[in-house]
Amino acid sequence: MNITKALTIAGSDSSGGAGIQADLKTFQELGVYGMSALTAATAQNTLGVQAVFPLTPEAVGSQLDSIGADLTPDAVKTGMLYSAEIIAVTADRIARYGWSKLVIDPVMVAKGGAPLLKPDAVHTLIRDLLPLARIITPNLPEAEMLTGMKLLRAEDIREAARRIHAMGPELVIMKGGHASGAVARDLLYDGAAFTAFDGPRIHTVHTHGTGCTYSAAVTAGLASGLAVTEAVRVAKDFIQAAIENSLGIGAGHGPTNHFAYRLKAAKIGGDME
Ligand SMILES: Nc1ncnc2c1ncn2[C@@H]1O[C@H](COP(=O)(O)OP(=O)(O)O)[C@@H](O)[C@H]1O
Ligand SMILES: Cc1ncc(COP(=O)(O)OP(=O)(O)O)c(N)n1
Repeated sequence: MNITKALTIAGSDSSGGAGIQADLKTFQELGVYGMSALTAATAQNTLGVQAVFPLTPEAVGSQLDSIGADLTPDAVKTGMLYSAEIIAVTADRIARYGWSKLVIDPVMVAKGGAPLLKPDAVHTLIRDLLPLARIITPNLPEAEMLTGMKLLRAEDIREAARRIHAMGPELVIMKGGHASGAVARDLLYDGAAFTAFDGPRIHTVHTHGTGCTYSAAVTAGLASGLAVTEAVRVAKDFIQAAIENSLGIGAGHGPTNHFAYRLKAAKIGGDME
């Protein structure tokens, strides 16, 4: 049997909706064997982030060495990396082991406002990690941090995509969750053309972990050998189903529903009733 494997290098979310937990659930739902290297433990729930406990760079490097010595991931994603030192060791190992199908979710701030990346680490992220990326998936505030631009109009978003592309990633996906309007539009830029991926915007507070889940689904698609546009289409369908059928747990911003895509597919296939 040929097992497709994906690795996430990210923080733990104790509430299970974002971070490494969201990534592993998404990999599993899409039929991909999930592996993880932990960068930090967060004490977190649907009300916010109460504490962050970063691991040492040595602990992160050691986990990546264990995976590199034995298991070859078909694709890799990064999420919360927290510090310049963790970014540096992550970039070093990604280059050393030749993990070329790399999706970077440049996690900076949780939706509740808690910092998940130290401000002085943005420069290291741009210098060391972005040149290694196949795909980067910034949300609009992250794209503003990376470019120093204010993204007010559609043309600003396209210009930011061009500038982020010039930092090294082969492809940029500007996620539209933080915009307004009836359509949640994600814009893929390949250095020449833009492709829009649209879905109806759902009016809900239960969007905790949407970016992690979406980038994990893109990573699972790449690991499985899908073409980029097909991987992005699957990821958009996955996150749309996950938001539309959110679980409604917790008193604040609840998690999305990682089962929903599979259940929908099964229902379409006629197996559910
Ligand atoms: N309310 C919503 N309705 C539909 N899609 C959404 C909504 N919020 C986010 N998305 C989608 O979820 C994915 C993650 O986007 P976003 O929320 O911007 O990322 P992040 O969690 O990193 O801030 C994107 O595909 C985006 O279009
Ligand atoms: C441990 C951890 N990693 C990443 C995030 C951010 O998740 P994201 O999907 O970008 O969106 P929100 O959770 O902020 O809605 C996190 N919260 N925790």
